[in-house]
Amino acid sequence: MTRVAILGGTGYTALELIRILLRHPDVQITAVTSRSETGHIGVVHPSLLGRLDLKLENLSPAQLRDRADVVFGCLPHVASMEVVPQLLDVGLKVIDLSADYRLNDAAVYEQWYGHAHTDTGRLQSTVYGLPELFADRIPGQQLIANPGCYTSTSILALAPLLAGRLIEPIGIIIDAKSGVSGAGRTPKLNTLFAEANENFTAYSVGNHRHTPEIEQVLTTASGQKVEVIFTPHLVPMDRGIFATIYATPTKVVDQKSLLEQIRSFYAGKPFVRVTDQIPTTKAVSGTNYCDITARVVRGKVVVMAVLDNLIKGASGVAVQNFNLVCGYPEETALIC
Ligand SMILES: NC(=O)C1=CN([C@@H]2O[C@H](COP(=O)(O)OP(=O)(O)OC[C@H]3O[C@@H](n4cnc5c(N)ncnc54)[C@H](OP(=O)(O)O)[C@@H]3O)[C@@H](O)[C@H]2O)C=CC1
Ligand SMILES: CC(=O)N[C@@H](CCC(=O)OP(=O)(O)O)C(=O)O
Repeated sequence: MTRVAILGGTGYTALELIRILLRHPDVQITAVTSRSETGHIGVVHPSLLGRLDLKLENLSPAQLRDRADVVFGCLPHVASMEVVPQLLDVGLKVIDLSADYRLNDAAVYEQWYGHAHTDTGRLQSTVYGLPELFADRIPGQQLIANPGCYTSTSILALAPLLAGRLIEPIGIIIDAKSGVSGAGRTPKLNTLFAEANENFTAYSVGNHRHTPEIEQVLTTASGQKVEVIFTPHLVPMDRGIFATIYATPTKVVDQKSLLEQIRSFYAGKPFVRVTDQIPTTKAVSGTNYCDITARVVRGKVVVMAVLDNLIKGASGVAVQNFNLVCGYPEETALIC
């Protein structure tokens, strides 16, 4: 049995993690932290009533070490890198859901996040936790950088075609849309009901912080410099991401050869489904699946991918990483 603590327990990703981990036969959730709440977890998250008998607590790294073996960090970026080094120093394993350890260059982090990184020594060595690409590097790691939600959608869609040299690595256009839970539970102006409901808009055009993350991982995975234009949109749905991606083929391709390449790339990977039909966010809602398809339109390649931002885009892949780190079967607790 592995004892697990969750930081940022009042948030959305923490709630989804708890739901998944309650199904895990080898996990005991021993602590859930919060700075703002001290009540029973079932008061903050009523869906957990009768399912987890814990109070939210504000615990120090030493207290967490006494209670847990592995910590899931569900904190915002910047806040995360303030606590992760202390957790590692006391010997805990950490799956960090924030963006703080995903980029391997401190200058790039500062440029896109507007904040100097305070734990630069770990950036080069931390493994990026996208198991479909890096499963062999994850087992036994002490710290895993869990990927972003738009990034997983985009990377999973593009990696097979770049690996097969079927598309040009420069000038890829990623048009992505996210449900509102992607912005977290912490209140913000653009996620108020009257702002988000019946509304649809792009944001962070040309400067969204997932741009360097997508480029870094695809460049590493494909061995060629990748450049993307990434434009996110907020859609009035609770959850789900749909990415429509446009790329220039390197040679004449058809739909059949694109789908064959994506299918063979993900052979044996349990959480990527390559579909003939156009994917939908509803088909993956509440699941750890990423569904992908591709088309050729007027000589361009169009790839479409969907996932649930809170599951495959955050807490589901975090449990996939946890399973690999701890030596449990990768799918444990994730098929439902
Ligand atoms: N939502 C999503 O779809 C995805 C989120 N992520 C990432 O996962 C992490 C958690 O996201 P999510 O659960 O959505 O966020 P939420 O806003 O829902 O929850 C974050 C929690 O962190 C705590 N917190 C907030 N600020 C601080 C701070 N300065 N110091 C310490 N604790 C703080 C809060 O709890 P309290 O006030 O009780 O302490 C809050 O409930 C973020 O880094 C996010 O970017 C990654 C992929 C997808
Ligand atoms: C809809 C929405 O606001 N989405 C978030 C991305 C969520 C995510 O993956 O954030 P991290 O990279 O911090 O983990 C955003 O655009 O900032």
